[in-house]
Amino acid sequence: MDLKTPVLAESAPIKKSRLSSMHPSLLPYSAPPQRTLFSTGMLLSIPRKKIGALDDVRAATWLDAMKSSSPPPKPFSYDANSKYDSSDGDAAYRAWTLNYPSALTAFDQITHFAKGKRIALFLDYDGTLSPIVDNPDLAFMSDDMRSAVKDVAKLFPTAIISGRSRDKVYEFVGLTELYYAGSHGMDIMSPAKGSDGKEGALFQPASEFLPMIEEVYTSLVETTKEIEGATVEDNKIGGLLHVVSVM
Ligand SMILES: O=P(O)(O)OC[C@H]1O[C@H](O[C@H]2O[C@H](CO)[C@@H](O)[C@H](O)[C@H]2O)[C@H](O)[C@@H](O)[C@@H]1O
Repeated sequence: MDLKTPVLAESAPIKKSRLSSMHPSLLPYSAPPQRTLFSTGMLLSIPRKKIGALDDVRAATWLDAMKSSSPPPKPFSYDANSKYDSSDGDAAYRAWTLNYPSALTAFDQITHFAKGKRIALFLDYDGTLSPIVDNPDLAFMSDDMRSAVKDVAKLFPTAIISGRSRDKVYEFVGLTELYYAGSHGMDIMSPAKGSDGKEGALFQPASEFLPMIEEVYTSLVETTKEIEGATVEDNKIGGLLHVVSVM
């Protein structure tokens, strides 16, 4: 695959009832029995080096940092008669918001902390810049929102981070002056340089895994064809991560 080709995302829905019969290589990660991340057979063996790379990620406090800066899962009860008590989740969420207040309720506090600091703005796309809609292909942002993002990007470096493919987010937003991080940060592009709109610099930390991803993806497409109602869009890294995490 050409590294200039965007690394693509989107999830492929898979019926849970079908999961038990899926190839082990497509099931959620668990400690590898031997020296492989995925089991042998249909797909491929991953040498110890790759497992080491994942261990490095865990050991390097990235995951802890990401977890601590993300809101705690908030339990929801959909059943009015349920005995489930969500107060623990509410308390955890309230405690978390003390460290990570909403800009809407703590604007003065945030401007105070921001004094003398360089500021960058990181935005989500779905549900933040666009409304949540049933069809992900129709999650358009409004012209007003586009104009607001354009204005703020004149003041601060501004990035959009998404689980979607970088291409898809760019297609929706269309502003060349932003950073775009698609596929959960695996495919990052800096703002286009110059007035010709030439593509900005790319940072694709997973590029060394592309041959392996390509191979797994091909198998994924084949497997998904057998699953009722499932579709695989033109995606690679994000699609793979989504399917693994959905299961
Ligand atoms: O990483 P994010 O930018 O937060 O992306 C999360 C997912 O966003 C999209 O799905 C969500 O928005 C859709 C359109 O409104 C909605 O139909 C879906 O229910 C939401 O989950 C996108 O389609 C996913 O690939 C992203 O993972």
